Amino acid sequence: MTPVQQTSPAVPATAAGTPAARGRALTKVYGRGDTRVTALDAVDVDFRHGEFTAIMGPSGSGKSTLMHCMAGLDSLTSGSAWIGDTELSALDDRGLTRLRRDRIGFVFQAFNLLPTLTALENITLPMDIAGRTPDAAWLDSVVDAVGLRSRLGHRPAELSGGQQQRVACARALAGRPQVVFADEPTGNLDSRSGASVLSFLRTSVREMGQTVVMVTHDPAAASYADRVLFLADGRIVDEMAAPTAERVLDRMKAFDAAGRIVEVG
Ligand SMILES: Nc1ncnc2c1ncn2[C@@H]1O[C@H](COP(=O)(O)OP(=O)(O)OP(=O)(O)O)[C@@H](O)[C@H]1O
Repeated sequence: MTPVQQTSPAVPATAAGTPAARGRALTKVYGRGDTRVTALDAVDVDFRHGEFTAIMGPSGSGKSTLMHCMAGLDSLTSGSAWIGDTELSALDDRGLTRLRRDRIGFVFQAFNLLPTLTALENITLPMDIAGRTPDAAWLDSVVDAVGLRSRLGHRPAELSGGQQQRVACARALAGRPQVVFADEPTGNLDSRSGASVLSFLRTSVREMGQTVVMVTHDPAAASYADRVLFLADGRIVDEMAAPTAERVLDRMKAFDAAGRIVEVG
């Protein structure tokens, strides 16, 4: 992967001190009566600028719900979520659409590229829709960091899965969003392609000042992050700084098959 040239970080000067995103008493209840599920149970969370956070936990622990509520893709039952200093519940549908388009980058497990567009056209599509002109120097450093300079004219079908996901990552970063939310970005990739996508996400944080929040089931993927938050039963039950795959795996073993916390040792 080509080293990136130093570019001014994505953190706006006025935002120093304010987390890139934060949630307070985040609560999400699905269904009612017998089918009632508390997917998020009064979660408080901060995502600091220039930090790479992985969210882990057993199936059904609330990882996707947390990400969707923080990214304005799903509404909360109660509590508040902010992107920078914008509270999501204060926005109407149009405001939310604009916030997602202009201030958040998304990377999903299924790469979600448009098949008829080239890699470069896919990368700049959100900005084209928004009528924004890409910052040429920034776009250049994103394309170099993602290692796709020679593939920019190719359509998704002419790219490997790993290359397609790197296009999706470049698309997420091209507009210099305040936060990138990645939901299982390596779920469809072999380990080598996954490693190149994760290296890129880490580079975007370390060298480009981006803020990345990633849901993953994979301890090796989580080890690329600066910290790991562990969810169980809709609550954050633990946090690990400077994770290694081994320590994350050990921590995950402390959840029983039903996803609840068990004593280890
Ligand atoms: N639309 C929905 N309607 C009803 N219940 C839902 C809905 N979405 C999620 N849930 C429930 O909320 C809980 C949390 O789900 P969520 O998808 O956030 O978990 P997760 O940790 O992302 O799981 P996984 O690792 O399996 O993707 C689960 O019990 C799930 O069944």
